[in-house]
Amino acid sequence: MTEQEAIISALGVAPDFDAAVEARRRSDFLGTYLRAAGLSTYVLGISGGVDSLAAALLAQRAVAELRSSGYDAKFLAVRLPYGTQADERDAQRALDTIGADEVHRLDIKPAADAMLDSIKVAGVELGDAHREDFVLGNIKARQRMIAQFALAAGSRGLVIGTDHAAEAMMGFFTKFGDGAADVLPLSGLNKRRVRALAAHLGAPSELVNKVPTADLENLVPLRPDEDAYGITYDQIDDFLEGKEINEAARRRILDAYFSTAHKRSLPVTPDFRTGLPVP
Ligand SMILES: Nc1ncnc2c1ncn2[C@@H]1O[C@H](COP(=O)(O)OP(=O)(O)OC[C@H]2O[C@@H]([n+]3cccc(C(=O)O)c3)[C@H](O)[C@@H]2O)[C@@H](O)[C@H]1O
Ligand SMILES: Nc1ncnc2c1ncn2[C@@H]1O[C@H](COP(=O)(O)OP(=O)(O)OP(=O)(O)O)[C@@H](O)[C@H]1O
Ligand SMILES: [Mg+2]
Repeated sequence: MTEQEAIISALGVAPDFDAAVEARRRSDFLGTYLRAAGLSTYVLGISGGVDSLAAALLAQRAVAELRSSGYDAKFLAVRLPYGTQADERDAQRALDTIGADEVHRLDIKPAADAMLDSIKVAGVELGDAHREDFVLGNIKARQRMIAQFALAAGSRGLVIGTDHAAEAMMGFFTKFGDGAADVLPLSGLNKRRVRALAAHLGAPSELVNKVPTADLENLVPLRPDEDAYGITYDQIDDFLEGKEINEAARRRILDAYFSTAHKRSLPVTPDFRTGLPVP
C-alpha cells in the first residue's frame, strides 16, 4: 500500500461519490444518532463558509424528518463572530438558506480578548505580533467550542463538527477548538465533495464556490486557507481521490499529515506505541 492509499483509507475517503446518496446517508445518520442518544437538539456554529452550511442543511433536514416521525427534535444555529465579521453578509445568506429552527448570536470577542489579556497580565510572552495574533486565532476557535458545548448542554443537545478529509489530512483545525465535536457528518469527504453536497442540498452557488477561510487572524482577515497551505484544494482533493499530483504538493501534504498526527487521535499516554508517527 502506498502512503497515499494509506492516508485515503485512514481518513475514510470513498472511491466514488454521489451527492444524493451521501446527503441521504449522512442526514439519516444524524437523525438516527440523535434519537438513539435520546437527545433533542443539534447545535452548530454558522460562519458563512460552505462546510458549516453543508452540515447545517444536513442537520435541519434530519431534525425535520425526526419531527414528522413524531420525535421532538430541533436544530440550533449559532453565529459566533469575533466582533464584526468581514463576510457577515455570507453568514446571513447561509442562515436564510438553512432556515434553522432556532438562531442565536454570541460575540466571542470579549471572552477571547479577556483570555489574551490575562495571559499578558501574567507576564507570559507569546512572541511577536504575528505569533500573538496566531495564538489569539486558536483562542477564538476554542471560544467557539466553549459556546457551542454550553448551548448543547442547555438544550439536551449535541455539537456538530465540520471536520472533513481535506482539513483532517492537513491538520488544519484547532486542536480541541473546531476539532472538538460530538458528531462529524462531513467525515471522509474532500472539499469538492463537501461543495457538491451543499449544492445538492440547495446552497446558493456563491456560497458553494466561496474561497475557504479560517478567518482567525486579525492581521490578515479572510486569509484564504490555500494561502496557509501553499497548495490548492484541487491538489488536496485530487490526492484524496487517489490521483497523481506534483511532487512538491505531495511532499507538502505528507509533511502536514504526519506532523499533525497528534491532532487526529486521543491525547498521548505513557502507553503510546512506539512506531506511531509522533512528531
Ligand atoms: N507531537 C505532539 N504531540 C502531542 N501534542 C502536540 C504535539 N505537537 C504539538 N502538540 C499540541 O498541539 C498544539 C498545536 O495545535 P493547535 O493548537 O491546533 O495549533 P496549530 O496546529 O499550530 O494551529 C492551528 C492551525 O489550524 C488552522 N485552523 C484553525 C481553526 C480553524 C481552521 C479552519 O479552517 O476553519 C483552521 C489555523 O489557521 C492554524 O493554521 C500545541 O500547542 C501543543 O499543545
Ligand atoms: N464566525 C463564525 N461563526 C460561527 N461559527 C464559526 C465561525 N467561524 C468558524 N465557525 C465554526 O468553525 C467551523 C470551522 O471553520 P471552517 O472555516 O473550517 O468552516 P467553514 O467556514 O464552514 O467553511 P470554509 O472552510 O469553506 O471556510 C465552521 O464550520 C463553523 O462551525
Ligand atoms: Mg471558514
